[in-house]
Formats: sequence, structure tokens, C-alpha cells
Amino acid sequence: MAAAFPSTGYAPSAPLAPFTLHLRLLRLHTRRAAVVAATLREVCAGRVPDHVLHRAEEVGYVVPTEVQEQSLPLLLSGQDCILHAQTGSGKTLAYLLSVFSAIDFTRSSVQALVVVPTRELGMQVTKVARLLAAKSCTVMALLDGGMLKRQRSWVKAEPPAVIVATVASLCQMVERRAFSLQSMRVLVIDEICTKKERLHVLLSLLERDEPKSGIIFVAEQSERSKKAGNPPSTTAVVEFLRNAYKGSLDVLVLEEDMNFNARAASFSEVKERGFLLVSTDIASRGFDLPQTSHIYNFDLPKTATDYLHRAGRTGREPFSRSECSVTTLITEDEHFVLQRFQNELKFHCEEQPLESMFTFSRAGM
Ligand SMILES: Nc1ncnc2c1ncn2[C@@H]1O[C@H](COP(=O)(O)OP(=O)(O)OP(=O)(O)O)[C@@H](O)[C@H]1O
Repeated sequence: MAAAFPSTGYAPSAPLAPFTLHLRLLRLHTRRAAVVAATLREVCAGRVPDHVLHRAEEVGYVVPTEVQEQSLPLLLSGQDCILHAQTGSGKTLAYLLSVFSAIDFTRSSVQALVVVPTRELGMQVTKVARLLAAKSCTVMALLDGGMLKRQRSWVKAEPPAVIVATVASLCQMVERRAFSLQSMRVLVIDEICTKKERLHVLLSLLERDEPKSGIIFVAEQSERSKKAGNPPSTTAVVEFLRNAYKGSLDVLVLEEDMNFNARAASFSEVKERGFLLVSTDIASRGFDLPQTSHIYNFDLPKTATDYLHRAGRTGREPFSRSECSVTTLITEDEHFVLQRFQNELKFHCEEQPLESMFTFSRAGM
């Protein structure tokens, strides 16, 4: 059977079956849809200054990503928003466009504040903000490890329109009254789930669960972190709990670097009474502490096998009938790792979003 084809630039060697034609039609529709999709300029029309959109186009931001397409109408209408999307989906550009839609470029005052968890993220955000602003306004980065003294006099003499800051640097500046926040129009909080927040979540879990005894597993310290002279994670967790935990259990620590005597002392102590043992994976194998009712993975284990060994420290005879649980603290980015462990070990975790578990007073953290 012969078939007539519209001119497509190629000659099929055999007549196309009906379903093939159907596929081609579908493809045509998809292409058409891409052509008629709104551009970034259209989505931002009348809200974001032309010079910013022009810069965005020069950089290559022409068509909005999905999160930008969905969030920009809300952000640009002045509504408060929480953007929740995968990493790399384009949230930064979405909130920066809303920052530039809200500030008055002719005023010399701090009008937008972007709070970031790390210096690295701060540098990235500052770079994109400066690209978009070009010379139309000043974007200042107040990041940990920066030259805060010099910046303090600069920020006073010539307040930037946009400040990108890590929490610690921002606090220093605010405590020294380096700038006024009275003209602030936009506040962006980018991914603030710091170790500190994790610690507070852990504390709330301990208060809620009231374990008989528990082991809190933290990650081993990396060589890089050791060289930089940072304390190991175990120290941070133990110090925090010794100050903040008001329950009856003893807070103890077990570390790789501890000598044998120190380890033995820790070990015999925990065997005798209720404990919260903070440890790296060193406590996940060979340790028999049957009274352990709760396991907390403060940091994710490296592998599914490590997860299994950690979990195996609870539910042990003769206490195995009492209520036992394994809780893993994860951020959105870590979700897939826990999913991988579940697939590999064939178990199912009940997921509890933070908001559904506790009412946090973030201001107090
Ligand atoms: N509309 C767009 N068109 C083309 N590229 C874009 C667009 N928006 C963002 N990008 C690019 O996509 C990459 C990821 O964007 P971005 O870092 O903003 O994502 P994100 O969601 O903020 O990520 P994270 O959660 O890791 O901070 C960057 O390289 C950015 O330049």
C-alpha cells in the first residue's frame, strides 16, 4: 500500500503504520506547545524592569523553567511564597526576579535581604544577582569569612539595594547596627536547614519520644574538616545536648579517636543506666546495648548495610518487645538516599514532615 507524505525532509523506507503517524502528530503538537509557551519576558511583563529582563535574556534565560512559570505570577503579585522544587530547577532566578520587581532602583537603602545557609551558596546567588542588576543597583555579599569590618563602613556610607548574607554575618552586622532594615521590601530565606536546626529537631524528637535509651549516629569527620581544625560532629551534638537536653538520660560520646580506656569507660557507663549515646558508626557493629529503644540517624549512613547495622542496635533481646524505633533526619535533598536504602533493604519508612510534628519558633533557634 502506498501512502502520501507531506514533505518532511526524509523518505521513509516503508509506509508508516497508523500508530507511527499518530506519534508524528503528537510530536508536532509538542513542538507547537513549546513555541507558544510564554517567555520569561511575558511572564514578568510590567513587573520586572526592562533592563533586568534584557540582562536575563543576554545570559540565556529566555523561557521560564517550570518552577519559575508557576511561581512568578504569585511572587510578582507581592504574595508570600514558599518555593519547593528540586535542586537546580531555577528557584534562585525566580526569587531574584521578584526582588528586582520590588526594589526602587533610585533609592540608596537596603531593600532586599537574601539569607543563605552557606558562603558557597551566597557567592552563587550574589553572582546571579549582580549579573541581572548589572550596574543598576548594588548587590552586597555579607558572607562568613568575608571582610566584614570593611563592609560595615561601606554599607553605612552607601547602603546597597540588595544584601545576600549568611546568618552569622548578618547577625554581626545587625548587632552593630551597621544598616537599617526599615526600607526592607523583600526577605528571601534560601534553604536554611543548618546543623543548628537539625539539633533542635533532634531535641524535640527526644522530648517527644522519651526513649529508655538511645543512640544518636552522626557522620565521621572528613579528613578535610579535621585538617581545617573543626571539631568532629559528635562533639557538636554532645555539647548541644549537654546544654539543652533536660531529660533524665546521661549524654555520652563514643568516638573513633578515643583510646581504649576512654571507650571502655563510656561503654560500661552506658550499660548501667539510661543513656543517650552519641557516636559515629563505630557503635553500629558489635555493641550489645539491649536497652536501646531508639535509634536516631542524625546524619545519614553511607550505605544501606550501614543503615542496617545502626538499626540493628535496637529491638534486641530481652527488650525487643518494648517499643523501638529508628528515626532518620533528612532534608529534601537527602530524600532519595533514604529511598535507595528502602528499596535495597525492602523496608518502608513512615515519612513525617517537620511541620506536622512540631510547632517551631524559628526565631528562637
Ligand atoms: N529560565 C532559565 N533558562 C535557562 N537556564 C536557567 C533558567 N533558570 C535557571 N537556569 C539555570 O539552571 C541552573 C539551576 O538554577 P538554580 O541554581 O537557580 O536552581 P535552584 O533551584 O535555585 O537550585 P538550588 O536548590 O540548588 O539552589 C543554573 O545554571 C541556572 O543558570
